[in-house]
Formats: sequence, C-alpha cells, structure tokens
Amino acid sequence: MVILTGFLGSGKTTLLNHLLTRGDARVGVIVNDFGSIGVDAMSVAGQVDSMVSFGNGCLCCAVDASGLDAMLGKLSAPSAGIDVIVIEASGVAEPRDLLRLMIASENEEIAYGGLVQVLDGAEFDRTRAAHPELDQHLALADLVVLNKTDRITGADRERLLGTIEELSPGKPVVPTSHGRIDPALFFDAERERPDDGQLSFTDLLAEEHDHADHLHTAYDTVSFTSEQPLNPRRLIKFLEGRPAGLYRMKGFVDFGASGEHDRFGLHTVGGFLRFDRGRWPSGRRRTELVLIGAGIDTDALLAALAGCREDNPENVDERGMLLVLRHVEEPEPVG
Ligand SMILES: Nc1nc2c(ncn2[C@@H]2O[C@H](COP(=O)(O)OP(=O)(O)OP(=O)(O)O)[C@@H](O)[C@H]2O)c(=O)[nH]1
Repeated sequence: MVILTGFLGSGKTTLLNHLLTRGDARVGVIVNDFGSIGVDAMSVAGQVDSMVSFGNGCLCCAVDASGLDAMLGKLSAPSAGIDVIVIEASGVAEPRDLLRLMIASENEEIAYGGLVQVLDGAEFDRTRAAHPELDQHLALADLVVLNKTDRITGADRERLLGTIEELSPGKPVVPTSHGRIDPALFFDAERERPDDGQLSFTDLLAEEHDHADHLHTAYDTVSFTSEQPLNPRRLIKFLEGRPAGLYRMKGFVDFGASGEHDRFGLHTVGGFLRFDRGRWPSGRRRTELVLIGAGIDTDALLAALAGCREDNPENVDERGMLLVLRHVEEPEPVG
C-alpha cells in the first residue's frame, strides 16, 4: 500500500493515471474526492478493479482506523486480485494522520510501501508560503516527486532540488513532468509467484524494453546476486547508508540462517525499508537484489554489496540478525 499525497493541483491524479495506464500491476485505489479522479482514463486502462471513495473531502477526518480497515479489507481480499493499493490523499489530509491510521490498521494482508509526496514545481514557492506545513510533509515522505518540471527553468529546478534537499536531507527526489514516473519505483509490475520460484523483478526488468517513450533512460538498474550468504550487520550498514538516488531495492536475501522462514524479502522505497520473511523455493536459495535509481554509481554499489558477503556463513551473526528483525513488519507466515 502506497500513500500518494500532495497539495491540490500538484499532479497526483495525473501521476496515478500514468501508473494505471503504464503499469501491469492491478491497482486498487482509495480516493478522498471521487470527482478529482479521471474515471474515464481508469476504465479505459482497465486496471482499476476496485475503487473505494467517499466524498467527505478529507480522508483522515472521514474514517477512523476501523473504517479504513474495512476499505482495505475489501481491496486486499484475495478475490479482488489486487497487487497494490494506492491511497490518494489531497493536501488537506495530513500525511502524519494517514500514517497513524496505517499503523493502527490490523489488516495483516497489507504491507506499507511508502509515502510519496508530489510537488508542483511551478507553484512550490507559493504553496510553501501559503502552507508552511509543507516542510513537515516533506520530512515525512519516503520519495518526493518534483512534478511540472516542464513549467520551470533548469535553474529553478536546481534551486528547488536544493531547497528540497535542505528540508528533507537525503530523501530521493524524482523530477517529472505530467507525473510520468516509472511504475517500478512504486511497486512490482507483476505479482510475485513464490510457488514457481519466479521473481517478479525479472518481469520488471523485461518491462523496460516495452515502453515507447524513453522514461526509463533516466534510471539506472543493476542487479546483484550471491550464492554466498550475506552478513546481516554489514547489509544493514549498507542499507542505512544507501545513497538518496537509489529509489528502490527489491529482492531476496540469504543470511545463511536456517529455519522455516529464512528467506528475507527486501523492499525499499526511498527512505523506507522493510523485510518480510518467507520460504525458499527448493534449490533456489541465494541472494538476488535489483537496485533502481538515478545518478547512482552502480559499480560502487555492487562492490559495497559484494563486501557484505559472509566468509564464514556457518557462523550466523545472531545479534546482527536482530538488526534485520527490527525491520520485519509482517508477522511470520503461518504453516
Ligand atoms: N504543465 C503541466 N501540467 C501538469 C503536470 N502534471 C499535471 N498537470 C496539470 O495540472 C492540473 C492538476 O493536476 P492533477 O493531476 O489533477 O492534480 P491533483 O494533485 O490530483 O489535484 P487535486 O485532485 O485537486 O488534489 C491538471 O490540469 C493537469 O493536467 C505537469 O507536469 N506539467
């Protein structure tokens, strides 16, 4: 579940429509203003399988945690076949309140996938003057989208990037026009299929060549594999120091630990980091990670990951594993 937030007119709906038409994932959408969504574009895209909406204008005023849970329950039901839920919340909804609602949610099917803040590049200064709370919103975001770059000069763009960096240091910022962001930065193109051992990011990479426009040329993608288990402490250190341009990481990590659920799925969106635990398909136990970013030194990142390999995998660093477990958000699967 991804929260898409931004002030009125910043381009959230445009971005969402872009995700719906360009991504292969099945998207469930929760909006706080039915009228603001391009319903036609969505039905043409045929991607929205369920949409929950309410006209109260403000998501966090309209629902409490159990109300939200009911909506999420509808969208996360296996019968809905939804891969990702996007909550589109206008600037009037406080991201902090939304996050609080998410944390209070008792739905175990749903994993939080990051808070994305959309900014109108052309209106940034005026919006900030009128809504000083924008500074706090930026500090909460996992990923910042600087939209409407077609309406600003290169010099303004650099200045805004500098201001955003000051307000939310180290936060990844993706400059776009018309919300044309790579869906892979938000979620998987296809659902993972653990049963046949296919990794969804393979599809994700294959998708790169299908798109007609040159959206992807702005991104660097690199993958890392290791038959040798990784050291948890060193990997966590790498993750904590990952560069701001590294928008997304995805894959599975083998720490050499043994147990029922010793496959650690890794998922990062901007500053957000989560592990979940699962089982290795037989014979496929190895670390496989995909890194997506812009302006990243892929060689240096690969070298740093290679440096996380554990030379004595038989001695699992149990205390190091505790650092990993701190980021496990989902309960251990049962059975
Ligand atoms: N020039 C330009 N216009 C854009 C861009 N992105 C969106 N727009 C236009 O800006 C207007 C607002 O975009 P929306 O996507 O509706 O913005 P929103 O954040 O969903 O707005 P609310 O629903 O009011 O919160 C629309 O007319 C869009 O076509 C962009 O990158 N460049």
